Amino acid sequence: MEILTTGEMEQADRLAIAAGAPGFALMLHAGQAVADAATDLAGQGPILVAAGCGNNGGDGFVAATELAARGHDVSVILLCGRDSLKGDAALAAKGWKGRVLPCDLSALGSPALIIDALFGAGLNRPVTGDPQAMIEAINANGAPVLSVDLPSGINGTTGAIMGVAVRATETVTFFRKKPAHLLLPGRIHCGRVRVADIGISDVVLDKIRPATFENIPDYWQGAFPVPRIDGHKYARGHAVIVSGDLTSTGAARLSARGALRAGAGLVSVLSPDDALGANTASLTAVMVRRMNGAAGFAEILTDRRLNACVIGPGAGVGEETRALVLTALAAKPALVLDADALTSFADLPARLFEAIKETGNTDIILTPHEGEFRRLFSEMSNKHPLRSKLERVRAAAGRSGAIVLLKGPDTVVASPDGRATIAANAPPWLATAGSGDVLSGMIGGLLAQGVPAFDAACIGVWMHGEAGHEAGPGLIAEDLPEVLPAVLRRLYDRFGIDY
Ligand SMILES: NC(=O)C1=CN([C@@H]2O[C@H](COP(=O)(O)OP(=O)(O)OC[C@H]3O[C@@H](n4cnc5c(N)ncnc54)[C@H](OP(=O)(O)O)[C@@H]3O)[C@@H](O)[C@H]2O)[C@@H](O)CC1
Ligand SMILES: [K+]
Repeated sequence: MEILTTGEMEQADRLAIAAGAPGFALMLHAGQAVADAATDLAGQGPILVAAGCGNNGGDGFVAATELAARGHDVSVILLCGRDSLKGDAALAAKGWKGRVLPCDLSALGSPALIIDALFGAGLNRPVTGDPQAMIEAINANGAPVLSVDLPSGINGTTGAIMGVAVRATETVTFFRKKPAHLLLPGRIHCGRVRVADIGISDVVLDKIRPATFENIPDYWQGAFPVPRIDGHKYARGHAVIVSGDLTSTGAARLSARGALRAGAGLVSVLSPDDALGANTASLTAVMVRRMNGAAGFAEILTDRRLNACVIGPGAGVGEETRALVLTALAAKPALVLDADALTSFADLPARLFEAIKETGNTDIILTPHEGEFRRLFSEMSNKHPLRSKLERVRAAAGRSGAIVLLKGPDTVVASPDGRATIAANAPPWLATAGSGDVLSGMIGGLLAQGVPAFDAACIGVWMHGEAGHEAGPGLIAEDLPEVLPAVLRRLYDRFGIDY
């Protein structure tokens, strides 16, 4: 599903109006959708609408009018004088025949539901003064809150809190989600998110050409790899995972198991001499192969059947790992660079990015967490602290020439071609030692099966989040590969694939 910035949403609005849908009709639909959600939340209790001075407030007036017509006890507080309302908002306020209470905090009372219609897409500066006091009072009131379009105080495009923001129980937005419904902290303030149809045709998307999508199976169904009945394990690729030395071999093994469970036909751990014993003693279906430094690695990679490679988990930071990365880049298998492979270039990012661009290989994925991202892309994180995660990751993909996957509760995957996805399905207990190692392996396993890098990254992130739910609280990284069959079975069912 497409995600629209507030600017793109305005464009959708203009295109719909140009195609014959009156602007006020859109507002009427929006207000009705809010009224429907409010009825579900408030039961028969009294409802308070806190309205702002723009069209978000206009939606609030339409909802108030509709709810009163349905027999609810409704009151409205308005941030400004009724006379100062303009356009559709003024029209919507005319339809409201009840009293409008002044912006007085004591007027909030003890309603069964507060409808937050203070600010939506038009929020353009930090919230201070009376609106700030109103938002704080709404949050302190204790009643459930239904936000119209966005929780007031949240920037729709970045998800940032502009000083202070409503904490909603539910948010009703229109036509498509905005980045703030998925990116933190916005998502936390939204509560449940409902997307309402307000009469804008999907045809407008042909003109807007959005490049951001929610990371859900519908988005990548076409790229999802399904083993063929007439296939064999060699047709499903051979992923290789580079192991660290004797002191750190577990990360590569976690990664390897993730690759195997994600469907790679064969998986090998490439092990330095000193770690051969540890690796062979604890692996069965995953093969182990001796690898002596970058020269040995280069020789192994001359076998083109080894078509996907993961470097980073437990690899160690320094010149040796840099050499392994540059060797893999030169050999051009599909490549995941994670953890220490990224940190090894923290002081020399340009060297990594140039090497990536020189290969012409488009199947390269960098999978940093926030700390690794900051080290590798210091110019993107530190000079623009107010840039959204989405914008930062897009800029990083453009700068590096690789797919960049920035992990977190709102993992963003971006491609140098501008496409990006945001995932919202990761449970908090997924943030645990070794979890990222399994993710890099799962993506390596998908790459081995020939899935294009951007899709492999998106599928890996989504399945990793689902595996987190499947394993549940108390999860440790070892659980993740073991619950992948259940996740895959549900996906097969969802896609209607026979098994
Ligand atoms: N697009 C669509 O398809 C549809 C859009 N719809 C609805 O319209 C909403 C967007 O409406 P909008 O553009 O009028 O902006 P909105 O959020 O009401 O805020 C603007 C007002 O807030 C003020 N203001 C801003 N920041 C402030 C601050 N920090 N502190 C104080 N004041 C501040 C600003 O004041 P000004 O900058 O003029 O001083 C202005 O008065 C959208 O979210 C959706 O609900 C639907 O009806 C259906 C179709
Ligand atoms: K709002």
